[in-house]
Amino acid sequence: MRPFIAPSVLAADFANLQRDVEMINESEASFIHVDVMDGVFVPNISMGMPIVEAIHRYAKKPLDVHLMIVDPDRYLVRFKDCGAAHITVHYEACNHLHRTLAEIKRLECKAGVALNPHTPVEFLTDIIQDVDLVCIMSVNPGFGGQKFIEHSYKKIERLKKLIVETGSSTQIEVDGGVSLENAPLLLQSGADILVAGNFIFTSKNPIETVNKLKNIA
Ligand SMILES: O=C(CO)[C@H](O)[C@H](O)COP(=O)(O)O
Repeated sequence: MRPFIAPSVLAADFANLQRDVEMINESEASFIHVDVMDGVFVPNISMGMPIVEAIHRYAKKPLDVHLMIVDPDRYLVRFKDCGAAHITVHYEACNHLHRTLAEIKRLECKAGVALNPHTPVEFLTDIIQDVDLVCIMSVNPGFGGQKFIEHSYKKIERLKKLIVETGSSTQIEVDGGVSLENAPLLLQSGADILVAGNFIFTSKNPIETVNKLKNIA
């Protein structure tokens, strides 16, 4: 199966965001990945609702919104209203993950859970059937352009096993340091969705780079 590609606009040119969103529209990308950082959960501040809403205005692909924020429950409705199709919260940021996922689904969004590199996939054992997508962070969240953590392959394999064993339809997303070099092994390990920021936006021809990732198999 060909992977779903989700270019991360964190690496886009924010002064030319419309141009970069339209570039993604023209590519074979499936989603537009939007990283929201609050400066508390992660040591960086990226963008908030007005930018997400502006991206949505030009996007022809569903928005895959990754909330790197504490207490995400406070903002789920707001991000839905800004155009999110997927809302991913961090396992480490939720006190009542089951309730948070139910609320995301009530809003008719796909419900995602992201795991920091130190969080074992086994922590999702009792909730995996309620999760539409698990985002394996293959870098420490907060910044684009970091080095891929090699241990991520093993985590993806263990997560895939958990999904198969429980008969869940959960998709596996990988986020951080993804490139044409590690994509084949990521797919072989069980990944369904590849998020890539710098690898796409710093390439000479971003549309071609998205399409190469898409057709890697
Ligand atoms: O979630 C993120 C950072 O927290 C970014 O989506 C991720 O790092 C992608 O950027 P790059 O491909 O440049 O590593």
